[in-house]
Amino acid sequence: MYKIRTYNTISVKGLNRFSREDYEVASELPHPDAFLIRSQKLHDMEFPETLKAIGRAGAGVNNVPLERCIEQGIVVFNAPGANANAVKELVLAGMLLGSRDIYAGMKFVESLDQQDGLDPLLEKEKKRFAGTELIGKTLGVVGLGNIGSLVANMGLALGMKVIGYDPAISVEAAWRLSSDVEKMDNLNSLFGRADYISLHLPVLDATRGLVSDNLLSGVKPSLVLLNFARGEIVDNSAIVRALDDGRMHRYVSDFPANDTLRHPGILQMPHIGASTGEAEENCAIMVADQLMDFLENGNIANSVNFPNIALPRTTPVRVTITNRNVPKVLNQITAIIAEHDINIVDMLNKSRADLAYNIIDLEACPTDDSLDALRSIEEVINVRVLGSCQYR
Ligand SMILES: NC(=O)c1ccc[n+]([C@@H]2O[C@H](COP(=O)([O-])OP(=O)(O)OC[C@H]3O[C@@H](n4cnc5c(N)ncnc54)[C@H](O)[C@@H]3O)[C@@H](O)[C@H]2O)c1
Ligand SMILES: O=C(O)CC[C@@H](O)C(=O)O
Repeated sequence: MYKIRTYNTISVKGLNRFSREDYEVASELPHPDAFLIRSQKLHDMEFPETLKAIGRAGAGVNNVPLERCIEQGIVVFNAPGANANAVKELVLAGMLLGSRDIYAGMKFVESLDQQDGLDPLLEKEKKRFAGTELIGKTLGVVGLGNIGSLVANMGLALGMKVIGYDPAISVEAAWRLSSDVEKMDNLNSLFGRADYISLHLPVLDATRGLVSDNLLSGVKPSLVLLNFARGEIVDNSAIVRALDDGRMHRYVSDFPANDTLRHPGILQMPHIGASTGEAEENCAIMVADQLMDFLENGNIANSVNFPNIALPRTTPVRVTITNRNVPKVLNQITAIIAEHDINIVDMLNKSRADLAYNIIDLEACPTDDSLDALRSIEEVINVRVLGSCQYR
């Protein structure tokens, strides 16, 4: 029986992927094989020794200590693209909220009491809530991955001029992106040209505080900056200074913080970019399927720290081995298996940065001695036996 410990609210459709015969799934569960999480922060948590994988039902993995997971051989999965449409649609709402004074207008209407002269009052006051249109304006998109490419294409569909910046765009994302999106190789020029800027990059050491006084020094006074990526990417004090000095128009953010609350130029939402039934289902289903294929078959898809790898099952007995990616470990592994007279039917080895991962199908169950020998190789981080001999 595999044990999945859940954190946060995970869509039932995803949870139902785990069969009741083979999986125990609950929020309070000792000795879990895997965690299934959303925004739960794991940096300060000590991991149980049984933990083999973490499934993040979403895109951002800044809540997971990736380096520690690499050291401990824990595979971290996410759900690339599964919530991208939900975020794209909220960006559209953010762009409209940033350019028309919809929110203030609605608050004004809500403040009114029943009265005889309602119509003339509305007609008199409505000029306070006038705005501008999106068509013809320039949209800058920073980060052209799953979400950014959808936002950029949406901008074109709205009749906007779209400019984009992504120094590490993937081949798939480049294919998704319309050729009408102008590629910029300089973030300062993008910030100088855009009327709307939407951020869709991960928070990394290199992107923390990226939107700073420096970037905001040359922006248009009409700028609406949208942040549905992460709060840490933006220096809030620089935003407040730019708004207070009239150097930009609005900041629309999915990441409220104490220093942005109640500012008239800041429109904020409680991190609801991915909060649609569809996105929650897509993310939970994708990650549940990935976790099951890993736990049952050792295959890895959409990991952010391990190589992606899949080998069709050729025998009922499969061993997976994670090791540090240095020369000669594979030789030692195959030599030990041969010394114990076990035939290898098929195997696959892949590496990613400092890690290597092996899937080995055997003709017979490995003996305790052979497993001890494999585990004693200095660079081996973990060894799992899958299939009919899960005795260790
Ligand atoms: N508000 C929400 O609820 C919500 C939902 C989903 C994702 N997000 C956030 O949005 C981010 C992007 O999500 P995604 O699904 O598009 O991820 P993604 O991995 O598909 O795309 C991220 C893109 O950013 C690019 N990038 C990396 N560093 C960059 C830099 N310095 N400048 C410009 N581009 C850079 C990458 O090359 C990649 O193409 C996530 O990391 C997450 O933090 C928020
Ligand atoms: O799980 C959520 O609600 C937020 C997810 C979002 O921030 C992400 O990075 O995918």
